[in-house]
Amino acid sequence: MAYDKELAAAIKAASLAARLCRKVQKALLQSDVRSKHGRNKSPVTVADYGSQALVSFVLQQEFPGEFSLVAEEDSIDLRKDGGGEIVERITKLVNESLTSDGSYGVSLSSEDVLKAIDSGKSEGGSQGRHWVLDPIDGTKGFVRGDQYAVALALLDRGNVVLGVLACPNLPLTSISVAHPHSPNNEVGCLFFAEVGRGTYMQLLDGSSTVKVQVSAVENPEEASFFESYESAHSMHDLSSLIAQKLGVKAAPIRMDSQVKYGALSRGDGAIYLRFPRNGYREKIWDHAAGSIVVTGNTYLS
Ligand SMILES: Nc1ncnc2c1ncn2[C@@H]1O[C@H](COP(=O)(O)O)[C@@H](OP(=O)(O)O)[C@H]1O
Ligand SMILES: [Mg+2]
Ligand SMILES: [Mg+2]
Ligand SMILES: [Mg+2]
Repeated sequence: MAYDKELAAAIKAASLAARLCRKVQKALLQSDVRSKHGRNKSPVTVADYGSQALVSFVLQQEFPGEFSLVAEEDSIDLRKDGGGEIVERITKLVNESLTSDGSYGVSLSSEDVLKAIDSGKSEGGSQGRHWVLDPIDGTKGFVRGDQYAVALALLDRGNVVLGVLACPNLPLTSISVAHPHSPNNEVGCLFFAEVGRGTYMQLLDGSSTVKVQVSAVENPEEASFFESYESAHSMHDLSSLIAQKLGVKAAPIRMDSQVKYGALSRGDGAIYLRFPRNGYREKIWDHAAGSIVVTGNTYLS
């Protein structure tokens, strides 16, 4: 189909990035967490930067010459005084990931890594093709040791045509309301969807691919719903009011990041409610990959 090469590259890039994130989350040090510049400070870690550098590098290797990437992070804070040590840590992480993969046979300098991060500055738009990346969606969840996703999508003439969601902490089997983090459940899933081809889930190592389906539940009384873990991102009181009016009986399942879209795509729940607070403007990287993962089966014959 039309985007096979792009899909394969996106899965490769997101899987590599997810491995880097896993490693960092395991060894998370408080000093790896920085506050972003600007008024609305949000956390950012070496893994957000490392993931963005890796995905950007892999995509540029696979598609030299025709590259546009709209991504969340930039190198402004890293280039400030005192950023050198953290850049070195990111560079080391990126090179370790590239070495473990073995495909490219290169070692990046710190400047290469900063440039790779900054190649995500495209404005996107409704013409041509643009990659859309959230290198770690749910950084607050990542720092807490909870859910997060590497979210990568491709826009073609303004439409999302493929999406990959790597979810390193999502259990392979359904998250139920009663056991959202069942300790015996193996974790680490990757969802992918290509327009016209449906949505699939596999393990992070690329094995055990299965087609997934959204929930068939139509009666709100039998439905459960997802919302942000963070009440600053979505008004919990409003969603519970709406859920109540819809007749939903189940308690909300609160999870960080686009992992919610992955869980929805395989029918773990039936509804996702999100009510950002006044004045917040949603970013395309927070929804592009997740949206096609959920709707991937919609137009199949
Ligand atoms: N005030 C706010 N309202 C809504 N979303 C917000 C927000 N502040 C941050 N976010 C976004 O919410 C994303 C996480 O989604 P969720 O709420 O589903 O866990 C964050 O992605 P990052 O973690 O990539 O920055 C961030 O972009
Ligand atoms: Mg962020
Ligand atoms: Mg995000
Ligand atoms: Mg992010």
